Amino acid sequence: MYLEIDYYVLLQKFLVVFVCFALLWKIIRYLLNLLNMEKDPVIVLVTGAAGQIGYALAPMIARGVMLGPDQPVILHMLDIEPSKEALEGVKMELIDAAFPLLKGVVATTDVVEACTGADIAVMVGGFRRKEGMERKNVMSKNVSIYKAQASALEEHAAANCKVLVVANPANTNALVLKEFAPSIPEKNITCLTRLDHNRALGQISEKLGVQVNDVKNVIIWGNHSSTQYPDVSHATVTTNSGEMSVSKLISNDQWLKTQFITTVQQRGAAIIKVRKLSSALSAASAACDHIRDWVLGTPQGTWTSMGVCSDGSYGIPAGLIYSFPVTCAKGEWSIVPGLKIDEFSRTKMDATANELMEEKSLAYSCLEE
Ligand SMILES: NC(=O)C1=CN([C@@H]2O[C@H](COP(=O)(O)OP(=O)(O)OC[C@H]3O[C@@H](n4cnc5c(N)ncnc54)[C@H](O)[C@@H]3O)[C@@H](O)[C@H]2O)C=CC1
Ligand SMILES: O=C([O-])CC(=O)C(=O)O
Repeated sequence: MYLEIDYYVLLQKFLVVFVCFALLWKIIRYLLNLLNMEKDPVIVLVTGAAGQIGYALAPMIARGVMLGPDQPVILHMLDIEPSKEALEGVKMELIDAAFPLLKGVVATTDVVEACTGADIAVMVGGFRRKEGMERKNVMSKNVSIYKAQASALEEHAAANCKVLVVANPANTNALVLKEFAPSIPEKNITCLTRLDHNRALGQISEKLGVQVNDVKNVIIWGNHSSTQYPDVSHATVTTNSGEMSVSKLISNDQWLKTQFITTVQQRGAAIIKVRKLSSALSAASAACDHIRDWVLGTPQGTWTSMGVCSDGSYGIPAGLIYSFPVTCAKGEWSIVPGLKIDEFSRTKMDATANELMEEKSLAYSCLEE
C-alpha cells in the first residue's frame, strides 16, 4: 500500500510545536528572572551609630538579619561631632566586611542628610544619664534631641517611614517624636520592648530547661523601665503532648510573681553592672527582631511585645506609648484583643502606665522651659 505523506501539513505541525516550545521557554526564563531579580534597596537610618548598640546593629542590618536575606539595604548612620571619627571607622569596617546586601553607606553628622529618604529609622542616639545627674536634666536633653530629629524625619524621611526608638527613656522619646512629627502616621512610631520580651522568654526557657523557641506569648506591658510588667499568664510551651501553660508547668506562683518579674525588670542594670557597658548585643538583636516582625509579620499563633501608641485598649490612656502584646501582618501591628486580665496584672499594668504619665508631664515641663 502506498502511503502519501503531506509534507506541507507536517511542516505546519512542526512549526506550531516549535513556536509553542519557544514561547514556553520565554515564559520560564521570564519567571526565573523575576525570581532572581534584586529588590530595590531599603534605606535604614541608625542614629547613635558610633555607640555600643550601633556597632552591633549595623553589621546585623547589612547581613540581612533585620529585613531578610534577599533585601538589599543602604545604611544611613548618624552621630554627633565628637563621635565623627569613630563613625567613620564603623563605615570603613562595613566596607571591609564586603556584605553582598549592603548597597551603600552614609556616615554623617548632618541630621538632614541622615534622614533623607529613610524607609526605616532606628533611633539609638540620645543622651545617657551620668553619675549625679537629675532625672529632669536627662529628660530635658533627650526631649530637645527627639524634638529636632522628629522634624528632620517628618521633612526628609520617606512618607511611610517606620520608626523604632531604642534610646532611653525609650517610650517617652517616642512620645516626643510622635508629638513633633504629626505628619508621620502614629502607627509608624514605636519603641523597643522586644529586648524585655526576649529576656522573659530566656528566663522561662532556663527555668523549665526547654528550648527558647518552644516558649511563646509572654507579654511586656508598659514602660521600658523597672516598672515594666513581664506577664506569663497567657504564655505557653510546645511539648510532645501539645501546648502547655507556662504557669502550670512552672507551678510556682511565688517565683513567677516575684523573682521572675524583678529579674526581667532589672536585667539591663545587671548587665551594665558586669559589662560596664550596655547590653548592646541583645539590644541590637532585639531591634532586628522588632523591625523584622513588623515588616514581614509575626509567626502564626504568636505575638510579640512592642511599645506602640495606645488606642485605649486594656484601659491604658490613649496616646501613651505603652508596650502591648501585638501581632503583625502586611507591615501593620495590631494589639492582641480580649485577653483576660486578673487583679494582680491590673495593678502592675496601671503602675507602669502611671510612671509613663509622670514621664510625659516631665517631658512637657521640659518643653515649656
Ligand atoms: N530600649 C532598650 O531595650 C534599650 C535601650 N538602650 C538605650 O539605647 C541607647 C544607646 O545605648 P548605647 O549604644 O549603649 O550607648 P552609647 O553611649 O554607646 O551610644 C550612644 C551614641 O549616641 C550618640 N548620640 C548622642 N546624641 C546624639 C544625637 N543627638 N544624635 C545622634 N547620635 C547621638 C553618641 O555620640 C553615641 O555614639 C541608650 O539610651 C541606652 O540607654 C540600651 C539597651 C536597651
Ligand atoms: O539603661 C540602659 O541603657 C540599659 C537598658 O535599657 C536595657 O538593657 O534594657
